[in-house]
Amino acid sequence: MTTHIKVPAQGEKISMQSGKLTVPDRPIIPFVEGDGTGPDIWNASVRVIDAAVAKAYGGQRQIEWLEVYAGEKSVQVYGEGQWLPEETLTAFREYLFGIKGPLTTPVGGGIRSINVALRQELDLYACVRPVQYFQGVPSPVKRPQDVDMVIFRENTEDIYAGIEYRAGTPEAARMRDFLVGEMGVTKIRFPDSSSFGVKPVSQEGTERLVRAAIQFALDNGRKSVSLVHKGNIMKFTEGGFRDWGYDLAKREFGAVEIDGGPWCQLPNGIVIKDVIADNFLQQILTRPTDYDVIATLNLNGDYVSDALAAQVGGIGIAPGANINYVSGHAIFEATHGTAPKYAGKDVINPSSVILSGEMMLRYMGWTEAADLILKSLDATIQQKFVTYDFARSMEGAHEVKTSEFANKIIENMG
Ligand SMILES: NC(=O)C1=CN([C@@H]2O[C@H](COP(=O)(O)OP(=O)(O)OC[C@H]3O[C@@H](n4cnc5c(N)ncnc54)[C@H](OP(=O)(O)O)[C@@H]3O)[C@@H](O)[C@H]2O)C=CC1
Ligand SMILES: O=C(O)CCC(=O)C(=O)O
Ligand SMILES: [Mg+2]
Repeated sequence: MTTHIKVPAQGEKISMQSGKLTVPDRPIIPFVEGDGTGPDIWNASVRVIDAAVAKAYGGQRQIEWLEVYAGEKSVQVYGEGQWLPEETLTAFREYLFGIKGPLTTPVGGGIRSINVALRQELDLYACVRPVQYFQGVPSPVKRPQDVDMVIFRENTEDIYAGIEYRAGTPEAARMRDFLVGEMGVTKIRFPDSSSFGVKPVSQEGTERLVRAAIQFALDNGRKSVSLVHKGNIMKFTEGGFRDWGYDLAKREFGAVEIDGGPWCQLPNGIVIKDVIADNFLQQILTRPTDYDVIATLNLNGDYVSDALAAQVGGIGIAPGANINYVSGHAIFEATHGTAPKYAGKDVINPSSVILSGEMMLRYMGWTEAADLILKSLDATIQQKFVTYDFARSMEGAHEVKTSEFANKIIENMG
């Protein structure tokens, strides 16, 4: 395959040895611009990230960006059918870190999600999505400041494995025959016109995700870890997630049961508890202070991410990271999608990717630059310079374009 990637002349790779990251002063970091509003957002975000690094380290540190391709731009560059070229995967593998804009996934037919494929190919098993409130952001709830949670969403299993058979195909007929004929299943209501999906959830997959969530809670002085599941209905998949999660907390972290179980507590007081997903979705509205670190399965995590983001102002300000804590691989990306109706209009809110960059800098240990982003984003919102999404429900807002919002954040770095 032709090489379309132009590696910067300067810069070095980030690496990980014995669980410890080594970050050079000029790390090469691959990025994917993204589809739809991706270019608007990326062009604003990269300026903010670079400005924060320049300001914090006075030229001693600098990111060397390496453009890699996925999605629609990849098809333009590499040709038909090349949605996720091998050299993009190779770059993410080699350079350890990456950051990306959103990529389009068609509904029903067409290609399967490139976003999900990247997570699976690189085994980025934890999707980490912090949800915090920035003072002044308009919110649909009365006390958005009560929401301070970090979602750990399992990122490689569940129905996102993409094991599905479309109704009317020979594969669906074989699945039906296997289930009805060999497994004795009698509860498929309309067997001949059903599509089938398979939901793999494993002990290993659950344990590595819950381990990451508990470790995060320990490292960051959090109060509790809640296992969110629908184990009353899906007993062995979602129920398995809950049981394996509790077992791991006891076995590896010394948790002991409280009040007769199954809730338990770590020696330092962190509570490990569980909640059924539908109840959780109402309780995050009625009593958000009961929740802190959340560990959940892939689909629940997807729903919960957008729901919680809405409580603190919307998915325009919802960052995230896909991480493998063992290999060190990480791809940072917003929670939201391509928002195609705003593509090329320079109006969309870039905060989610800016804050994903902030997460990346913090993970690299470049905390001064990360802090600068948080401080100046906060100041910009308090000055009421905001994009359309916040402006539409903020009194006295100065509505600015995506690029102008980035300029204001950079100005506020001083
Ligand atoms: N990781 C990824 O790359 C993801 C990709 N996708 C893909 O994106 C495509 C579109 O998905 P869709 O379901 O429409 O969801 P989107 O998240 O793209 O957009 C839904 C709505 O959310 C609001 N929104 C999204 N991003 C922003 C932002 N940066 N600033 C302000 N508001 C924002 C807009 O609301 P309003 O209309 O009120 O202004 C928008 O219409 C699909 O192909 C989907 O598969 C989806 C999620 C994640
Ligand atoms: O891959 C997609 O298109 C959607 C993914 C998604 O919604 C998410 O990861 O939150
Ligand atoms: Mg989603």
